[in-house]
Order: sequence, then structure tokens, then C-alpha cells
Amino acid sequence: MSANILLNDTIVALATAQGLSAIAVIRLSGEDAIAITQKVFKGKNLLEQPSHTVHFGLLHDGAKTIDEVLVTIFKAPNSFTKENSTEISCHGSPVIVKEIIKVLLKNGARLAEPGEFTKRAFLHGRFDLAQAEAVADLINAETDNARQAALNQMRGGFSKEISILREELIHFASLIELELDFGEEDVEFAKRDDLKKLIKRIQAYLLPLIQSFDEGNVIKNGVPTVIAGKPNAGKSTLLNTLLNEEKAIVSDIPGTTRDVIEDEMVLGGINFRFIDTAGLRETQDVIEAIGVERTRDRMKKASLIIYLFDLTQTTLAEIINEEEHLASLGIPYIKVGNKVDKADASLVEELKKHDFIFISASHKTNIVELKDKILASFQVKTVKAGDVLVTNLRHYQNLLQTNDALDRVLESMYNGVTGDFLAMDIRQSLHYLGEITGTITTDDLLDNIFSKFCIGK
Ligand SMILES: Nc1nc2c(c(=O)[nH]1)N(C=O)[C@@H](CNc1ccc(C(=O)N[C@@H](CCC(=O)O)C(=O)O)cc1)CN2
Ligand SMILES: Nc1nc2c(ncn2[C@@H]2O[C@H](COP(=O)(O)OP(=O)(O)OP(=O)(O)O)[C@@H](O)[C@H]2O)c(=O)[nH]1
Ligand SMILES: [K+]
Ligand SMILES: [Mg+2]
Repeated sequence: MSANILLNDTIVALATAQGLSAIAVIRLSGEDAIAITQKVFKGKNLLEQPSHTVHFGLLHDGAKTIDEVLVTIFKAPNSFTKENSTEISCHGSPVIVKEIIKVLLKNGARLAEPGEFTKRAFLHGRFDLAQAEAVADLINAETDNARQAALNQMRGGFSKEISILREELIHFASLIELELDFGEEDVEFAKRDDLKKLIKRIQAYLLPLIQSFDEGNVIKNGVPTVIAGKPNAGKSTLLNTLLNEEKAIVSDIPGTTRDVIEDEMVLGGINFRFIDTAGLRETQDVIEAIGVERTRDRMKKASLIIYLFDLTQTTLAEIINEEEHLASLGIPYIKVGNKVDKADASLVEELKKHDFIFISASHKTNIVELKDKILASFQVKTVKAGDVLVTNLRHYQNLLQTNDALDRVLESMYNGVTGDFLAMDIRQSLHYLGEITGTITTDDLLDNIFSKFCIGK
């Protein structure tokens, strides 16, 4: 495995944010991490210090002193990566960080790839793959719910249970394969009834996990919410009102917004990404037409559509016609009558029968009610310590595939198929389960996962 070659190097990266800060932390990991740090450090001999101790000294490049620093040392296997590691806390100027990294490279370290520290921790068995992925989710958490879900996953989540169930299934697969070795003889080492019971038990564990994804996905990724409607309906005004910021240009000229404008906001523990779009109409203007095309595209990908009707510019018949089109998309939507401040009272009365919410985006009327309605379409419970929730699409897909493969095992048993086919279906479910926790991996899968991490993690 190419991973072994990688593991011989000592890697270095800035672990804290780029740019000005009071203190910056530079992290090294690998066989020679402490020795390389010692080469550029003036102070106590780091090689003689116990693990998990901090030491004051000067960092230098030849005769030049770069900075006054603190160095923390971790001795293998007692570090995050389970390798020898050091952390250099220096003053936060990017110039200092650059000089220190430069001198460490000169002394035998190499720059870390994105996620390489966590990848090493995984390869050395600190945690399984699903837990490693949760480290990235934890760093990227945008709400407290997302943070708690990621922390739960990082601290174990479904990892242990899945690996236990997988072991039990492996046991059956081996027994069945043993039967095959006996060829013609009619032996049955693997009791079919016990196998059936185990599969039911595994599926009873998988199903709630699979079902948790709808909510888990909302918690981790937020809800893309498109604000759509005809030109001048007040979409950009509403975006600004929701965000409490003059984000989008508002004018009385129809066709003002051409490109998509978006920003995020946390409502009730969920991250909503509000997307203002170009007004929907037939247009000869080439640029506006591209904008309208983008609107339609975003509407298809949305998890929620806030559809704005300009109450001063429309009739009941038109609204009903527009709604039919909206409903045909098959995406949850909220019908909003805007400019209620200038609307005809009888139209409002009429629309009340059609589940509308009436607002004035510019006067900020009924905005709280609108927010409540938005939230009501995405109820999530507060995630608590220990709650197990699937938030990761890869895990979700593998759980579904495992479940399907187990269904096939049950079906095969029901149809009395021979042991060799049964064993194949079991092996298939073992494969999908093993990919979740990383018992089964490929370099491609690992690259794909860890390349999405930030450098220094
Ligand atoms: N400065 C710093 N802060 C950090 C990290 C880090 O690497 N450095 N972490 C990185 O993500 C997280 C903490 N994770 C860590 C996990 C294990 C060990 C560690 O040294 N483990 C040893 C000793 C355990 C003990 O004393 O109980 C071990 O497992 O043997 C360190 C950090 C968040 N904060
Ligand atoms: N009276 C009234 N006017 C409003 C309200 N909301 C928006 N407007 C006005 O309606 C006009 C159009 O508003 P925009 O927010 O630019 O409309 P839009 O839907 O983004 O328009 P396009 O980007 O051109 O599709 C502006 O003059 C706004 O001031 C409202 O609640 N009441
Ligand atoms: K406009
Ligand atoms: Mg606009």
C-alpha cells in the first residue's frame, strides 16, 4: 500500500487559521518530528523530555533567530496521529509562520497534504474511517446541532456496533464456505434459522440509521432555500429582510437580479441557505435569460422554495395557474403573498383559503410568521450527546446497499438456493459494511475522503 511510503516522512503544516493572529500553531508528525524540531530549537534538549510536555526556547535558521516559541512534544504512540509529534506555538504573523515552515522543510520535513494528520491517525488505528470523517464534519460544523452530531460520530457513533455485527456475519459466511468444502456431503454448519435471526437483528439496527439520514442531512448540510417568483415580486427585498443586511440590489425595475445571490442564516438550530434568484419571465435580454435559466436550475435543486406573489400585480386566476406549475416540481414550497401593505383586501380574503402567508418584505410585516413557517417544514430535534445519526451521504448509501444485500440473503434462503450463492450475498453485505468503517478501503476512497479536509488537519 502506498500509505506505508507516506508514513515514513515527517510532515509539517500550519494548524491554525491563515492570516494575522496572536499565536499560530505549526504541527509536525512522523518518526523524526522531535529530532527535526530539535535541530532548529535553542532551549532544553527536546529528545530527552517526556511526552506531553511544553518547552520555551528560540527558533532559529542558522545564525538568525526567527521567534520566541513554545514547543509541545508528543511521543509515539501517545499523540493524535500515534506518531512522534511536535507543536510549535509562535507569534501569529504569517511572515514568522512562513520562515519557520521554511526552515523545517530545509531540515527534512515535507509539507502535509490536506487531511494527512487525520489520515495517519486513521491508518494507525486511532479511529475508524467513519470517525475520521466526523473529524472534518466537526471542524466544518455551522450549527451547534451539527457540532453535536459530528462529535457523537467521532466518539464512536455507530462504528462499534457495525463492526460487531459485521464480525458475527463473517462467522456465518465462513461456516457456509466451510460447508462448500465438503462438496457432495449434506452438512449444514451454519444453522439457517440462526442466520435469519442475525440478519433480522442487523436490519433492525440499520433501519433507524437509514431513516435518520433525512434529518441528519439537514443538520449537517443545511437547507438550500430558493426565493423565487416573477420579476419585482420583492424577492431581493425579502432576502435582505431575512438576513437583516443590504445584500442584494433592490429596484423598481423588473429584471434587476440576474445572478443568484445567497447567504446563510441559522434558524432554530438549522442552517438555511437563502438563495435570491432572477425573476421568472420570458425575456429577450440574453443575460437576463441566462439568469432565469439559473433560477429554474436552482429551484430543481432546492430543498425548499419560498415562492413570492406580488399581490398588487396579480389575480386569483393567475396565481392558481402559477401554483400548478410550482406544485409540479415536487419540492416543498411556501406560498407568500408580498406587498400586503398595498394589496386589495378581497384578494387577500380569497387567498386565505389557499394556504398563503401574507407579508410585506419592505415593511418587514409578518416576517416572524414566515420564519416560523419555514422552520415548521424542517423539524429537527436537538441533537444530544450519544444520539446516533447518519449525516454522511457515503454512509447512507452504504447502509442502503448493505440492507439490500441482506434482503437478498433472506430471499435466497427462502428460495432454498445453494450455499455458494448465499455466501456471495453475505460477502456483498460484508463489503458494504466494511467500507463504512474503513475495514475495506482503496487508496482512491481514502484520497477522496481526506483531500476534502483542510491542510493541517
Ligand atoms: N494543540 C492541540 N489541540 C487539539 C488537537 C491537537 O492535536 N493539538 N487535537 C487534534 O485533533 C484535538 C484533540 N485530540 C487529541 C487526541 C489525542 C491526543 C493525545 O495526545 N493522545 C494521547 C494521550 C492521551 C491521554 O493523555 O489521555 C494518547 O492517545 O495516547 C491529543 C489530541 C483538538 N485539540
Ligand atoms: N409596497 C411594497 N413594495 C415592495 C415590497 N417589497 C418589495 N417592494 C418593492 O418592489 C420593487 C421590487 O423589489 P425587488 O426586491 O427588487 O424585487 P425582485 O423580485 O427582486 O425583482 P427582480 O430581481 O427584478 O426579479 C422595489 O421597488 C421594492 O421596493 C412590499 O412589501 N411592499
Ligand atoms: K426589481
Ligand atoms: Mg431581485
